[in-house]
Amino acid sequence: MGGFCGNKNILAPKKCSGEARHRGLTQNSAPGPKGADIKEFGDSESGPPLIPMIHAIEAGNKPMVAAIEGFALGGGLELALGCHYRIAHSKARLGLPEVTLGLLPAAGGSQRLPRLIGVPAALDLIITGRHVTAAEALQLGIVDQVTDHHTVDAAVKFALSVAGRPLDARRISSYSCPPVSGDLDALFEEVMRKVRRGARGAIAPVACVQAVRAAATLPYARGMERERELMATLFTSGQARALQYSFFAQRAVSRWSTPSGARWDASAPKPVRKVAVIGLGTMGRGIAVALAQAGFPVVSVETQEKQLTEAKRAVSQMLERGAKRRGVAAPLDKMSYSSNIQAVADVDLVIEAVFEDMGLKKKIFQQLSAVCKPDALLCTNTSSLDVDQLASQTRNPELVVGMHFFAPAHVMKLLEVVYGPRSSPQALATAMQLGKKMGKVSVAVGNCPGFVGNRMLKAYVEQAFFLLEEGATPELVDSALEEFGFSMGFFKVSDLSGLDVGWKVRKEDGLALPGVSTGPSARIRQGRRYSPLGDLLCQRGRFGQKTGSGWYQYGKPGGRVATPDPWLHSFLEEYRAQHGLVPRRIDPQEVLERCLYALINEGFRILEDGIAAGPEDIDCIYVFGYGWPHYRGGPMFYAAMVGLPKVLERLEHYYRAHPDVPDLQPCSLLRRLVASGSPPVQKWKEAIKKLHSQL
Ligand SMILES: CC/C=C\C=C\CC(=O)SCCNC(=O)CCNC(=O)[C@H](O)C(C)(C)COP(=O)(O)OP(=O)(O)OC[C@H]1O[C@@H](n2cnc3c(N)ncnc32)[C@H](O)[C@@H]1OP(=O)(O)O
Repeated sequence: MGGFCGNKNILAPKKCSGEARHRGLTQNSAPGPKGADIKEFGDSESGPPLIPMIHAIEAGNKPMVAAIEGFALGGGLELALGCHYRIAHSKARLGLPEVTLGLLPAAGGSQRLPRLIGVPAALDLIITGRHVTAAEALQLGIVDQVTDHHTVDAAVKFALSVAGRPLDARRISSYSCPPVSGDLDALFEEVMRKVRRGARGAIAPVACVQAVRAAATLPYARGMERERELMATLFTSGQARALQYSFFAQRAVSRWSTPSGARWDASAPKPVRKVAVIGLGTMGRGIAVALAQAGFPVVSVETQEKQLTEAKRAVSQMLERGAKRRGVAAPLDKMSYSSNIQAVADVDLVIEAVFEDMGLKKKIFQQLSAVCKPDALLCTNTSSLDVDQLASQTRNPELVVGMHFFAPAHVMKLLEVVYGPRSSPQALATAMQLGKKMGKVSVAVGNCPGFVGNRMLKAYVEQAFFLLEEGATPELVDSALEEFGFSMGFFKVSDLSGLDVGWKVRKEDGLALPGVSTGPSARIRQGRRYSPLGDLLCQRGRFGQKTGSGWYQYGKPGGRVATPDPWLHSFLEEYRAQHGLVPRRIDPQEVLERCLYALINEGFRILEDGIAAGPEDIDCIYVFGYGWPHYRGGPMFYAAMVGLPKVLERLEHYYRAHPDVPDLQPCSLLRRLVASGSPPVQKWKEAIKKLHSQL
């Protein structure tokens, strides 16, 4: 963004520099077009004061015209709002995304935008942080003109044309907010209720509403004071640090590397023009929709005619709904269907999404290897099965990778791209790029049971079961996790996805055994403590919401409202008595520490094994795939915030109390990081490399 005044003096766009800490609100550096340099938010160095500069621009006697090209985000837009006029190129994007970084627009943005475009529209932009196109900005009244030509030339021309006109009516800080239809207090109460519900503990959206309320109810100068006070609380909270870490973590994971030395910048992806999806169950449908929405022609293969007919209808509906939401045409023409696997002969990449059955998947990979072009990439959407075994069924195992989508696949942002020892760097690069084009946060992970996300989850789930055995209820465990920021606790999620899913896996793994026995060995499987509670519920037909009961009761099959179940409480009491378990009072802190530290400990093992390249990879997986609260950065960031010595100490404590639970035994990488002075999370990758080289 550049600014021009009527006498052609240029207000040069400044390179981002300087501090953006709270006290920097009156001492901020000038932001670049993408807003403030997020990396500098923690620095102590100070730069040119932004707020006084914006005030000086606005108070000036010469018309100041902002020429907006590319992005005008955050401080960039706030600067433009200080100008008397704004002209945007038609391809420009504008927004106040501070909330996504745990902040609010604190260089007057929360005070000027509502005065300019009205409270409801400003609330929408400030609370969501969404970017708008130049056309929408014009419609909202944020910009005065949109041009398809050279924006700077247009701004100069415009400035000359308005030179000499009075500017009082162009100074936004002197405006009152346009009146709202209806009661202002009622509007803010309603918005605040919605925001608190959706924010689930995030403080920035709430502060954004409070700041806009100040704009609507206070004179400008007092509104600015309120903006500054609110920003001070945000800046000193850990949430802003977590969200800013997450911003860079998302970008870091796209620069993938593998232990064998393959790297993103040395591996060119293959062109992908057409894709096939095999299997049109829930996952296959979502994947096909996400591909078509990303503009890829997709051939979907489903051998069961009835399923195929149903899937065609469902996929079309999903595409139409999505298109309506986004205001675009439904990409129905991208989809074709077949019941014959021969239909994939001309595609560049296949995503197999049939049932989690190794025998079936192996057969399909043999068929694909025979039918597809020799250089076609063959991907499996398995969530747990061994990608190498599938690769070994094909002519070109180097062209096989896992693409683990999360349900619903057209909605969830996460994609784990699983490489095996034989996957070529090019295959990995191609799947990573495809994921990016589908709008996913794609994370490259090594092949091991459960990959990264589900491998860590196992340790967390196990603790949740053990806590029930020791005296907790599903309600106690869930409320501790929900209080932490998860949208649903483990037991509610389990009821939603179906208890039978995990039961099937445990049966295949030889863990869930028929019949119940008592005595000390009843709860030991494969040499370690095991809780059969989930299996016992399944044996009674309690699969969760779909059967009307699971860890909670739902009134009827398909019911959605979880209520505590007295039957379950008596069942737990009987179970404990049968197994000689004396229930004790468990507090929410223990629930969090046991569930989360066990999961984090497994995260350290994953880093130690080189299955994930760095803590950022694990954190993105948990934030974008497993509902970890975004404002807590992810499990590894959280561990660093809690302090590695404390995590280690608590794990040691719980392992002493439960020596039959290996997941609670602190991992050697955690010990070594603590011994090396607990470096900040951004330095772990380096530290791990160094520790590995010392072995
Ligand atoms: C001095 C304080 C005064 C006022 C305070 C104002 C508050 C703010 O301004 S807060 C910042 C508001 N701005 C943003 O939130 C924008 C963040 N950036 C983005 O959303 C995107 O980068 C994008 C602008 C939409 C462009 O997206 P894309 O084209 O996909 O590029 P990226 O890969 O995201 O980015 C390229 C490269 O730039 C780095 N980067 C982008 N924005 C910033 C930023 N604001 N600060 C620091 N670095 C930024 C990004 O990390 C990438 O770098 P890599 O090294 O390649 O990772």
